[in-house]
Amino acid sequence: MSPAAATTTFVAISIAVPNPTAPSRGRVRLPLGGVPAAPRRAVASMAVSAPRDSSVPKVTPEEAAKLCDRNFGIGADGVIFVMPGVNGADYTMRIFNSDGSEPEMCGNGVRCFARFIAEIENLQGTNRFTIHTGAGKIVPEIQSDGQVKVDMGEPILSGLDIPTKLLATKNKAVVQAELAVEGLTWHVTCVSMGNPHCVTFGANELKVLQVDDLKLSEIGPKFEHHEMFPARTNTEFVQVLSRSHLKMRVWERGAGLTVGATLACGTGACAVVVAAVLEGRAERKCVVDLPGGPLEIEWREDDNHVYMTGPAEVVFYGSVVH
Ligand SMILES: N[C@H](CCC[C@H](N)C(=O)O)C(=O)O
Repeated sequence: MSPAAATTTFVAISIAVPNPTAPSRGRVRLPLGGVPAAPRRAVASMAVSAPRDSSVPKVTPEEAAKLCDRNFGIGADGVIFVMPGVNGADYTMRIFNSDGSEPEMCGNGVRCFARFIAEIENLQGTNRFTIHTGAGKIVPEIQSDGQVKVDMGEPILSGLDIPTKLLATKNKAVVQAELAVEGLTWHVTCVSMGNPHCVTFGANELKVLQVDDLKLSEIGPKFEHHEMFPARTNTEFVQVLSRSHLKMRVWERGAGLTVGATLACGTGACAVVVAAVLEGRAERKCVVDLPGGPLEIEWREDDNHVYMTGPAEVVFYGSVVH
């Protein structure tokens, strides 16, 4: 390692992983040059970087993409940066997707962020943090049972702010609009949780989705890069199991082409419940099943905020030479 090389400590934290194994303790050193990766246990994971004194990310988007590589890196859906707070917040969060793009927000990631702060920073007793993000102030709180509950703020429904070029269909929102993809006319409801989401429960020619039958790697990119989404989009495909139980799969913006379909998407699960309520398919409080595990989502009527509750487990500690 050249004397000028820097070392950044990373912690891989996994989300929505049932029965996580005990974290690998000890330090793993991964030159970014692409050597066989360290043993990984995370299934759907976010690497979280330190130290917290830097007001800019510690690695470039290109280096973050290498870190996300499941063969020659740590293996993650994204890299999250813990930085000093601004605008009165305790901390600032930034994230790079596995393709190096920078989204406004990450729901699963903010649970990992809270776990990182609570455990690595050893903040005894502090379990609620205000975090400045591209989606505004987000507030995670670690519950007594270890689950992380996050106030994800208000959903954004105006097409211009999502953004989408699809026209409003219901009270200035884009609800069950028609979108032609791969020869089918899909019905889509668009929601932003700071980042754009296109939620569909089916198409004219596919009234009830069986989400496990979908070939996401084929259809996902067609939605992600559709001309109706100038900033691309995350896309959620949803099955209604009951009025309080939904099942979804997601093709994530900025992740699909590098890691394939991710196993969980926190902002996506929030967008799904908002869309289901707008379409009259579900109550405001639902369990959302994702391949990586369930999340509890509530879109509260009194403050119009969406609340997400789910797990976040530390799976290993490491440092990266770059
Ligand atoms: N791919 C997303 C960012 C990560 C969101 C997802 N991992 C979550 O848990 O919310 C985007 O580009 O908007």
